[in-house]
Amino acid sequence: MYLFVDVDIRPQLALAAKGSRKNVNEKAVIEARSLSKRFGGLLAVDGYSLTLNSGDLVGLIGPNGAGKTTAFNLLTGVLPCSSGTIAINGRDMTGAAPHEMARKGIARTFQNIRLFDDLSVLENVMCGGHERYSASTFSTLLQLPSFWRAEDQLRQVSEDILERIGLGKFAASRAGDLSYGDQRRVEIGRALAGGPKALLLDEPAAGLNPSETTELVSFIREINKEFGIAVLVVEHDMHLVMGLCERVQVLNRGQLIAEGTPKEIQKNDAVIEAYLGTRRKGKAHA
Ligand SMILES: Nc1ncnc2c1ncn2[C@@H]1O[C@H](COP(=O)(O)OP(=O)(O)OP(=O)(O)O)[C@@H](O)[C@H]1O
Repeated sequence: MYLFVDVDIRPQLALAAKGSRKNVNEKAVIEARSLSKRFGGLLAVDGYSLTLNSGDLVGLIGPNGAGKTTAFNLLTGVLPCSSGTIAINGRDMTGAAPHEMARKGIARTFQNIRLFDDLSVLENVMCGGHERYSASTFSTLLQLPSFWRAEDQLRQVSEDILERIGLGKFAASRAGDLSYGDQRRVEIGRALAGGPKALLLDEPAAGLNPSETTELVSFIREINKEFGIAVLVVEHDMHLVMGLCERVQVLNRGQLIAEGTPKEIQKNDAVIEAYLGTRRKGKAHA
């Protein structure tokens, strides 16, 4: 009988126990254990685990098709896992939807920048904080004082974020008029407005030129240190990850083949083999 149960509904069943603190690491912002994802006959992610503590700066790399995006989507609730568990701050969130993960403090950015081009930079950042600074539906509909108080608070927080990320001068500018690099910062600023505990960045350097990429590296490092937010970066650009992250995970064919400091990863045989095939000469690159 059990054999006929679709593998993807088990996390939904596990939701019944959502909120339970049994057997979970309460220190970790994200504690993912043995996550797997099956697409038909393909095991795209096979037993992936991650412990992301407050203040961590972790990179997830791997060759094409290794399962990075799938793992990222499992962590953010975009895809349900076929097996495994995910806890956020000690609470079991296995099977939770993206908005529930966001409510628990998991913010993400997308490979393709998704800003509202015709809104101002400030309005875009404010969009990220509406869940956090919102009045009741009743107050909002009637535009009661509590609605305006929440709106003012959100505006102040968003202005403060823009100052702290060096974009204060663009607050009133149309978002679509900014350079690609600055738009990427606005996107991260918008994620910060939700007051996240962890920020998951999906290929943040995609589409950036080398100087924008260099600036982005310093920017992510500042966000991590200044806001004390745990950061996970999924990235094709291995040089970016090696220069930015304190800890690096490497996926290959869905499996975690290595985890360690950039130095350890660079000389790891399994990693070199995964990137270069059987040849072990030269430098690994994404
Ligand atoms: N929705 C899907 N349905 C079927 N197969 C999928 C689906 N999404 C991903 N895959 C497959 O799962 C495997 C892992 O894909 P994934 O996109 O996670 O890898 P990746 O490491 O992010 O790759 P890349 O670096 O090329 O973006 C690939 O073989 C891919 O074809």
